[in-house]
Amino acid sequence: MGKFEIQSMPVQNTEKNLIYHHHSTCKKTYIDEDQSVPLTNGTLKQVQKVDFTKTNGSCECLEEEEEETVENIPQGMEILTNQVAGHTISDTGGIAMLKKNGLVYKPLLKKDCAEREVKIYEHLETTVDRSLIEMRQLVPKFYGVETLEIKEKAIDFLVLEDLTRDFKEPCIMDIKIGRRTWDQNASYEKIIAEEKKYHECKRDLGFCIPGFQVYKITNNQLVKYDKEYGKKLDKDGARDAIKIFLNADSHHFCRKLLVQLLAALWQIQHFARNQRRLRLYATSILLVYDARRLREHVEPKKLAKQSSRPPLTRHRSLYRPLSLAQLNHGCERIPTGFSGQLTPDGPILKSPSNKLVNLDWPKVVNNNNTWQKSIYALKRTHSFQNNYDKDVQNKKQTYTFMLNDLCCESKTEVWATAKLIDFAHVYLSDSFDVDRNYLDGVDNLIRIFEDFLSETEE
Ligand SMILES: Nc1ncnc2c1ncn2[C@@H]1O[C@H](COP(=O)(O)OP(=O)(O)OP(=O)(O)O)[C@@H](O)[C@H]1O
Ligand SMILES: O=P(O)(O)O[C@@H]1[C@H](O)[C@H](O)[C@@H](OP(=O)(O)O)[C@H](OP(=O)(O)O)[C@H]1O
Repeated sequence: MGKFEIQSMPVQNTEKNLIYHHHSTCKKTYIDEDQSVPLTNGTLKQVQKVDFTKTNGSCECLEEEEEETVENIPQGMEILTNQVAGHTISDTGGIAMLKKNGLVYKPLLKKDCAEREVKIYEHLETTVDRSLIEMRQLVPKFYGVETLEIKEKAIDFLVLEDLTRDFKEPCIMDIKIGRRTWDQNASYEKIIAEEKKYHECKRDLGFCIPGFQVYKITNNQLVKYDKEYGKKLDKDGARDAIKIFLNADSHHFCRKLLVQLLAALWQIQHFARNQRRLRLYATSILLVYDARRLREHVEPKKLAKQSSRPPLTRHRSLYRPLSLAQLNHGCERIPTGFSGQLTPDGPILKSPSNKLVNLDWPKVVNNNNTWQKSIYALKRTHSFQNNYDKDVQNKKQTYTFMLNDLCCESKTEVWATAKLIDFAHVYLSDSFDVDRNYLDGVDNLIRIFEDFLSETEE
């Protein structure tokens, strides 16, 4: 199913060399840009051309040209081509996730799932429970349910804020949380089916990765990894997949990126440790960041040296229940409140009176010091003499991006975050216990990110 899954994914690719990865063949599927067709009008032209030389001939099941139509997409709407996981058009008989004006539209096709999910979003709006009020900040903004006419049928859609709406090159990873991904009303068949999927990853980490996409900063390629890829991952594989997602397979970890994602994940962890009202089965954390912004922070100069210091070792999460107000406070460029220093006792948060801390690694130049700046520029000119063309090329690219950003309405300072999505199997609980199934997965995910962050320590 994995390889066909790829074939049937909606593809609207404006990038060169879109690549799909799937693990049923354990090979890359390279798709020629010319073969993908714009799909905003609702017509899906399935990708058919595969370069078998690059896949070692392993994609034996890929089909010849085939067309599938997603009919009657309402005026002004587009298929959500950035969907990385979840039900696909082939699962739903042609009804896709859609987007319009910074909003995403998720079709509510299964009655029970739909009722539960809508109920959660509605409940969050009116709740007086402290931890659920906290949860409200951790989910996409909810814009109600809208009925659209698709294939002459009235279909209800959940309308949510598009978490990637401001991103030029959206990198998105769907992480499904929990060892147990079936709810108390699941049939025997459903339990068996769920238990078989993503088995090792769920068993060892308490989460799994049903899909992700990444814009590689090395070559601007969009690479997609589907659920069949995710199903083959064990705990080391999952860690490597996250590295790939962070563009850290080809570059050193970007501290700014990690800090932003961790700031959001720590808030989720705080919520998961405190909430007693919900049983969160099969929900996802959606990690998102803009590769365009990542590029600004991984300049070649800064990649030249890696810390020789061994990473900090520890056995539990570095998170301490510090006040979220503190975590959110501050006037630094990335408003996470993180000071930039990680110690075995936890992340150090800065007090509002502290000076601005540049989270870049290594710290090359103090921007306020003109003299130092000139020295830096001189050194740069000298040391980059042999790389002059590359340097100019990089500068050009930077300026193009800057221009793009200037033309964009608002350049938000936070270009990476994590949010909770997919509440189709969430129930209100009477037991008032911590949801260990959920918290364990969150803790393990955070531990991986904290390990990555400690690798960036000097
Ligand atoms: N608010 C959002 N902003 C941007 N993308 C989103 C948003 N919500 C969902 N998506 C995209 O759609 C995908 C599927 O979403 P979701 O998990 O809610 O669907 P689903 O069909 O219920 O999934 P599943 O089959 O796992 O139950 C996500 O992986 C993500 O790529
Ligand atoms: O990762 P996969 O292989 O896509 O597995 C699917 C995933 O677990 C979905 O969350 C689930 O939808 P629900 O949330 O609706 O249960 C779907 O069940 P389904 O096959 O019953 O639709 C599964 O097939």
